Order: sequence, then C-alpha cells, then structure tokens
Amino acid sequence: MNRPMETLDDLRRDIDRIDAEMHALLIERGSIIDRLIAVKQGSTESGSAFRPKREADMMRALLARHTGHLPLDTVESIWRVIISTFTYVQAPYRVHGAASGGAAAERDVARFHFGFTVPYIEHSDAEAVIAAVAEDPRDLGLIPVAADGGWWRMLARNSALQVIARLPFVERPGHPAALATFVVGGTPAPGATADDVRLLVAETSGWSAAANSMVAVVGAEVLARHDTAVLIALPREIELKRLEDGLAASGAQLEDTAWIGSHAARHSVDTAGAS
Ligand SMILES: O=C(O)C(=O)C[C@]1(C(=O)O)C=C[C@@H](O)C=C1
Repeated sequence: MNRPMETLDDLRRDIDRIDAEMHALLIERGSIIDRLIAVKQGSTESGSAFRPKREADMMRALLARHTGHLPLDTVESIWRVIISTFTYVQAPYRVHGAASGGAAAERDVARFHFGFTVPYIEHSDAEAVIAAVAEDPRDLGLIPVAADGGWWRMLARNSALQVIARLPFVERPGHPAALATFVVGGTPAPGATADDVRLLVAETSGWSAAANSMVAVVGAEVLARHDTAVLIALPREIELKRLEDGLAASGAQLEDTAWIGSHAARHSVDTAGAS
C-alpha cells in the first residue's frame, strides 16, 4: 500500500523540529564559552581568543565531510560566523580592512569570515590598517596578499605585530570571498598559529630576474618587492640557508632578514562551492 503523500504541514513540522535541535545545539556550544575563557586564562594563553591554526583545521574538516544539497559556500559561511562570533564573545575584537584593495571585496572577506557581530572598520590603505591594529593588538587587520606599497616592511620593524593567518582557509573555484588576504594581529598565544608557510622580509642586493626564478626553484615564492626589499613565502621545510645559497648562486644577497609571521599551508579543493 502506498504511503499517504506528505503534506506541506508535515514537512514544516520536520523543519521546525530540526531548527529547534540546531538552535539547542548552538546554545549548548555557547555554554562552553565560559569554560574556554577559564581554561585560556588558567594556562599561558592571553590576549586574543583567535586561534587560526585550529580554525584552518576545522574549516578543512568541515569542507571534507560536507555532502548533500546545501552549497559548500553556505556551510562554510555559517561556520565562519559561528566560530568568529565565539571568538568575539570570549574576547571582543574589531576587524580592520583596507579599501585600497577594493572596498567591496575586502568587506566581503571580512563579513564572510568574521560575520556581522564583529565590528568592521574600513581604512584607506594597508598602512592605516597596521596602525589601527598596533593601537589595539587584540584587533585583527585584513590586508590583501597583493596589496602594494611595501606595508610588510612595517611589520619587519614592529615585532609586536605579525601575519597570523591567510584567508580563505580553503581555496576553491568561485569562492564567494576569494580575495587572498593576510590576517595581521598582535603576538599570538603559543601554538595558536600554523607555521607551514613562514613569511620573510629582507633587504636585497644584486637582485635580478634570475634571483626571482631561483626563489621558485628552491620552492619558495616572491610575494612582493618594494624598492630593494622583498617579501618571500617560505614553506617550513625549506631552510633559510637553502634559499640564501640558491640566491648567492644567482648573484643576489638577502640582508636584514626579519620573519613577519606564518600561516597554514594553502589548501584547495576543486569542488565549486555554489553547487
Ligand atoms: O578552540 C578554541 O580555542 C576556541 O576558542 C573555540 C573556537 C570555536 O568556536 O570553535 C573559537 C575561536 C578559535 O579561534 C577557535 C575555535
């Protein structure tokens, strides 16, 4: 015998039940916040509650286990809002972004990754973002990886600030907040940041196209150049000495080297997020 067809009321009852369960789970998740605060205060941890290494791992796991009708973009953005708001409730912070990389794109990055509860403040350029975070190192600054102007030299001179993450945590075709962005923050708690990729600033002498190619041959990446300075992304497994030796063979030298932060290895999936 055929089952009688479900009515719209039946389906809405199901949706109401699931919504109530999800809400109850969110309330239960929220009840952990006081314990998180207590544990973090009771250990060596202090300052910002942002733990980018943990978040990169969580976002990868979320996207890996996702299945079903709901687009990946939706699931990722829901969890970004949950996690960022939990960070905010533990210790309030603001996010600063630069309009110079495209105000709308930067705002999208901020809202997608940090939601609407965390205040977003727009500045003219990367230098102004760094100045704002220097004033309150519990805040986070967003700077496009491709931003020009040599902003990273400011971090080389200020050891209290560093790059602590790179967004998006999981890259994919058509990501709704795709603008590659560094997150700048105050000195992170021990173990809070990933160091799969370390960022090196150096003055250079004898730099040439051959030096640029050599950086790639060694397995690193020149992210930017400004006057005689260079910003290089160096995977953890590549020793600085190897880079220096390779560059010496191309006639270039690194001087006044400074590490300005690190982030998790870039991770891509080829699934489009909207389907
Ligand atoms: O795991 C932590 O340290 C938390 O504070 C929890 C949590 C989360 O909501 O899952 C929030 C902030 C951190 O950046 C990472 C994760």
